[in-house]
Amino acid sequence: MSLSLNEYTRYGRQLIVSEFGLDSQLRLKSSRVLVVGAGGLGCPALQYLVGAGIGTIGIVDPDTVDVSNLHRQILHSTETVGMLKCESAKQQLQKINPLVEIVTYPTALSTDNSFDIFEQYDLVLDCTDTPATRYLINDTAVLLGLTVVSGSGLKTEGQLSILNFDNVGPCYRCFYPTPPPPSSVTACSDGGVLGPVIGLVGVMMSLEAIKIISGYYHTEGAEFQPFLSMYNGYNPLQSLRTFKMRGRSAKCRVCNPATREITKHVVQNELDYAVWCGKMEYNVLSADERIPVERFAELKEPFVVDVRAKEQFSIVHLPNSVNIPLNALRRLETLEVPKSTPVYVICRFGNDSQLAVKHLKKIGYENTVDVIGGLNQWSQKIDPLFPVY
Ligand SMILES: Nc1ncnc2c1ncn2[C@@H]1O[C@H](COP(=O)(O)OP(=O)(O)OP(=O)(O)O)[C@@H](O)[C@H]1O
Repeated sequence: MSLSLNEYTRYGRQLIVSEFGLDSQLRLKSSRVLVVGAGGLGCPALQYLVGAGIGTIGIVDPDTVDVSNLHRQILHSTETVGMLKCESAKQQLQKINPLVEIVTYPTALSTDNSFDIFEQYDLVLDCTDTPATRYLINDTAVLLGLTVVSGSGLKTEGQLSILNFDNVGPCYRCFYPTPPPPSSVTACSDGGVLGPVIGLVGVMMSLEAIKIISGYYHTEGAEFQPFLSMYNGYNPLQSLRTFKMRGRSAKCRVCNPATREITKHVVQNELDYAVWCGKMEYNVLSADERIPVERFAELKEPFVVDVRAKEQFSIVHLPNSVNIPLNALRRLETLEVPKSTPVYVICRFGNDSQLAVKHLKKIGYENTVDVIGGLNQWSQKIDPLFPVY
């Protein structure tokens, strides 16, 4: 394989970097990289991978662009709101570098398709945001011998690591053999995230991908060591701390052949990752413990407990509502009103409010109901000017 004159010009500034050079560029050109998730991590990672001249890039994402994505998902734009993210990303990426072949998969990665898709690539970037997908990506990649560059971010912090490096490094299950409790997992849509923070992690992921593909970790003095980098952008010193991690777990259920229980057959036929990672216990109330938003709107001065985070409450809330975030509420033995008071619990989508009702009933507030669909329904059916956070 060689480079065309156009490619020499296009990649000239990186070709002359002594640590990189022509050989690395040719390796990028002949490589196939899969990016799962074209969101906050995937967009910046894709932008730099395409700019750098990866031969073929696959993008998996079933989602469409939402206006609330645009502060961080930099390949999408106001004009592409509503479009499939992988198509919106492809459109922008081809403008950056038409020499890269881009293959899109507008579908959720699942146990039905993960092997068929992964088999066509040399390296995977995990740019998704749920534990269930992280385990699926890990298991599929390990069983196919693929390295995974893994990133995550929330609020002002981000993390980066490389999993199953060269099929000998530790995998996600070596570090996290069991998933975290669902109640401890916060999504960007709940906890928020600063665009540049997640963007930085995505950019770092693209650099790691370039280092892996170009063979950097096989050069003398640069032998791969498992690591976890933790970035915190919101402190005076912009800290990036990198910890060396231990190697493969002797008990790993997927990457250690001696203790392997998870095979391709198990992934495809026996595992339900969403169930294993624990769906939240929603839909836990009976019909008489819930109230439709239209009936709630007719009440005169109800006592309303809003269980969203205080940051969300401080942006916008219903008049007369008091804020007790769900985690704080779950520690309470009583409210500052008599136990006979009718209590109406509201949240953003009507999920956390159900868990709050369960707790309030347990501590003696029998007349407690949740507002079905929460503030989202309030905005859709009662007050269209009410923004939902
Ligand atoms: N199983 C999956 N297969 C493919 N893509 C996935 C899968 N799970 C998540 N994703 C994608 O990963 C991306 C993660 O992006 P990001 O964390 O920035 O959040 P988001 O889902 O776009 O937005 P928000 O959390 O604000 O609603 C999303 O585009 C999402 O659709």
